[in-house]
Amino acid sequence: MLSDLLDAAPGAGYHLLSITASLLALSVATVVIYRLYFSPLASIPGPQIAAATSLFHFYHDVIRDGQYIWVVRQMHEKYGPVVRIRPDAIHVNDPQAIDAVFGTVGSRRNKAQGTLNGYMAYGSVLGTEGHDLHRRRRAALSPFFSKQSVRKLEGSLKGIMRKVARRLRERAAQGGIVNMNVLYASMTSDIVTGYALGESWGYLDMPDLNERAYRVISASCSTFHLNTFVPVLGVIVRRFPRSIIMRLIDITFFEKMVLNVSQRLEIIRRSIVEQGSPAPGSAVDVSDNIFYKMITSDQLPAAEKTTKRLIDEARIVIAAGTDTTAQALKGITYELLANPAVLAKLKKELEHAIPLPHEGEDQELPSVADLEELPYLSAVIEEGLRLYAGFSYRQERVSPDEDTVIHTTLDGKPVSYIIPAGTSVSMTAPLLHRHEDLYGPNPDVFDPERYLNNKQLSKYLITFSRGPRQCVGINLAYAEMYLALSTIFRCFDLYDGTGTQRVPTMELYETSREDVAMVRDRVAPFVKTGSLGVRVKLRLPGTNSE
Ligand code: HEM
Repeated sequence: MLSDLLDAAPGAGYHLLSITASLLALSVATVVIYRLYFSPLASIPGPQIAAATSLFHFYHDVIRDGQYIWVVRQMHEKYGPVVRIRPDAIHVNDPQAIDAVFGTVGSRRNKAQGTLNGYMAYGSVLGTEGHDLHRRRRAALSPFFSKQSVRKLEGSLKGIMRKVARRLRERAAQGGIVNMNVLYASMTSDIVTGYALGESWGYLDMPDLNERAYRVISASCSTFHLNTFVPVLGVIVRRFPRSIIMRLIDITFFEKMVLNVSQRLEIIRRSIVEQGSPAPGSAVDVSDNIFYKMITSDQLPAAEKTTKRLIDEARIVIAAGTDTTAQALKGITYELLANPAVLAKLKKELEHAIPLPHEGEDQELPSVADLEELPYLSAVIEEGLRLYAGFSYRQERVSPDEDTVIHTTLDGKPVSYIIPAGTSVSMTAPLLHRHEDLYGPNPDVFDPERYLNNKQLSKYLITFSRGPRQCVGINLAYAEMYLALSTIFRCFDLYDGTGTQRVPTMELYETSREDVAMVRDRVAPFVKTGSLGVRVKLRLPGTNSE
């Protein structure tokens, strides 16, 4: 039909094309005009390009690889604490607005679809869009991470800490170098896999601490932004035959992760059917882990216990519980070794609180509750969580029923913004945590005294987010940090260059601030390309030679 028409009227093809192009241009212009002048968000300040099209965000996060965070920072400098960063999204950078954005007890908060596409784990509590389903899923998961549950884990956490100390001493005996990024990721991975699946992946036992897994996890973050815009790509890749995927990328780690998770879930299920008898292949008590308890829990309906959903849940618990805590620990380790006065003060406190082990004995750590009473260690951890928040992407929340009202100040005058229900409103930890109202003119300086001098400061941290979608693993993360830092820094002194110290020592090895300073956001903060991580050189007394 169309070809008949085109044959009958020479030049009609050109006309048709130009009509189509004009219609397209008209509809784009209509959408842009609506967004700029008639949208309910039209009165929120911000650059017109960001209000007109999401391509602006796409360009800075996908093409320029995780740079939108810095563009958003510039928008705040120019337009104030509340800015429109996309046609459909608002960003807030005012510590006084934390509760308004994230909600408090009883508030309802959904998540924005784009972010969920980035996670690619719609069955997990982290990847759940709607408030009500999220509440149900979270209610089944959160008891395992309560303070009480984490306290019960302390025995096995301390066991892992002893292993960390042993690994460091072994390397020290060889005058060796340790990549602390890798060490901490192995530690957190062993903890979370052991707890979630009843069988630790045992990275700390591997000679190289499974450094490759760490590199693959980091590399996997690079698809986050593209997924938020084009989720279908991730879905297609997931459906490729395994043989093709294996040829395309180094997927071994994820293979292992998903396979291991699904095999463990199968073992757990089988043991439940066999009413508690140990399933073949399970070396440990299969009932002593989160997923056994979730499958047998009456909190969740059968539809929520399918292997597919539980794989998503396990994948997120493991991923969220690994790199995040490791990021904070490696940042703190760098700062302590780069700031001898801070380390000296911390060591003084630790030496007072923790007796030295006798020759050949492992160090006996106090309980986490006792460590939490140490003011300087606590301040070091808070300051580390401020500067090295492991989740660097915007924390987007959507209030489904009520408008979000932000009371703030602009050019010294009070001003309020009413953001309609259903809009994505977000805050970003690396930006909020450097707000000069709270942290003064030098917010990048690591200074634990901030928290000693101002006890209120902790309430402005959003490292673990806030409100109903706050991190479920916060108590575990704190316990890991208290135990790891006291294990390592009670034992090791800063190397003073004399070769005469009578205790094990560590010093930064070919590591500078560039190895911890965030330059891009890929949902986790990334440092300059080519960085080899925070590396330390370890020595034992008597082996202090170069
Ligand atoms: C320093 C360490 C950690 C940091 C900085 C951190 C940060 C966060 C943040 C910011 C969120 C909200 C993400 C969003 O807005 O979409 C979150 C959620 C979550 N985190 Fe963590 N996390 C840490 C440790 C852990 C640990 C140890 C676990 C578990 C073993 C964990 C499990 C989760 C889960 C399951 C969620 C989803 C909660 C929900 O949606 O209800 N995290 N975390």
